[in-house]
Amino acid sequence: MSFFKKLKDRMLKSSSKIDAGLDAIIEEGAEAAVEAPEPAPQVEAPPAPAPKVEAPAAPTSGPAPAAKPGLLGRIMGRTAEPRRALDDEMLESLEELLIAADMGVETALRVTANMAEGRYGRMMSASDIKDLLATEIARVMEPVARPLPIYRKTPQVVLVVGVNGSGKTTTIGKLASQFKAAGKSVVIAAGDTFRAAAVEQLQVWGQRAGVPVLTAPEGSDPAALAFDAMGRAEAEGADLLLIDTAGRLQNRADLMEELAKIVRVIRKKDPDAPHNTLLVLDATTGQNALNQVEIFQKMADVTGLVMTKLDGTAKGGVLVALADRFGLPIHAIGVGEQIDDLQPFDPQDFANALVGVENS
Ligand SMILES: Nc1nc2c(ncn2[C@@H]2O[C@H](COP(=O)(O)OP(=O)(O)OP(=O)(O)O)[C@@H](O)[C@H]2O)c(=O)[nH]1
Repeated sequence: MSFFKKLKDRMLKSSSKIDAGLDAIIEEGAEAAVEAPEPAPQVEAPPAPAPKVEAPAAPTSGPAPAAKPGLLGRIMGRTAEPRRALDDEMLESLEELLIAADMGVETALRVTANMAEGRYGRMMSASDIKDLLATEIARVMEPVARPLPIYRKTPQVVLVVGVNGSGKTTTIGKLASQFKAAGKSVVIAAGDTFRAAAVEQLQVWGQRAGVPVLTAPEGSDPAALAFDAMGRAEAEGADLLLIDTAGRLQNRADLMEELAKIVRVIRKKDPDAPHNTLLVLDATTGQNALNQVEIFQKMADVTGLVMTKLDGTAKGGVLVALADRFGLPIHAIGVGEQIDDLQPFDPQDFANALVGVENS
């Protein structure tokens, strides 16, 4: 199965919400009879004038409802789709739909304003609007779609932060497996020393990937473990050291101190470390993900994001808000619990999956 297909299937809750919402917006406002589409400019201008189609014979059993394309209309494609003008009322409905899809007010306003630019008053079908929305979302996401950079200097230290349950452990496991499969040598440090379950889970991933997982006794100092892990990674000539950390936001001062201490000690071995600080966010938390970015940016020098659990949530729109508000690179997205369910972030695929548009 192609990744787009998988992404689209998995993001069904997000896409069906926006998809159905857009259909409803057009249907509510559509007035024109479908058999005689007006020659208004299209979103994408066709290369040549469309061939003229003979109007079908009028049905004898009364008029068809104006907003529903007839059978022939459906066979003939888009020209028979109901349309409505892109006016203030429609823009307002679009804003509401995007806000409901967790895009946030600011981003929803920006996206709809961009959609209207140069198109205000045009007649739009649901397909036109979906294509346009996907294009505008992809435009917002394009600058942030950047894979985790891999540096020549080794070991490259990647500190992984995020609240408990966001998917840090799983993401580290997936990254380790994928890097190992790509021929890189990897060491993992199980830095959440307070959560035995997290350590065990990392050990399982480590075994699966054939990657050593360094652990420390429960409750011991994560900074000491990180220091040892640095030593081990250097001694083994490892390419990457992935450090898991605790995510207890309940005691923010302690967590901040813990993270700062980890950074201090690994800098004794490499003043440039950590080379990346990945913040792992859970898509199902919706708008709360924005608060988490703010909080973790204060605690650590976040260099990039991984958004997990995009499968099975209707809150995928939050990723657009994140890109718009913070501009932090989105390195990967998680769409399931298996190794290959962590994928590079592709803005157009994501936008299409979010809106419910097929990839062309
Ligand atoms: N559906 C889905 N589940 C995921 C994804 N990523 C992680 N999970 C699940 O989310 C749960 C929490 O993931 P963890 O990796 O344990 O999260 P954590 O941030 O390490 O949390 P702690 O172990 O509590 O510190 C687990 O059941 C994972 O299997 C994803 O992309 N999709």
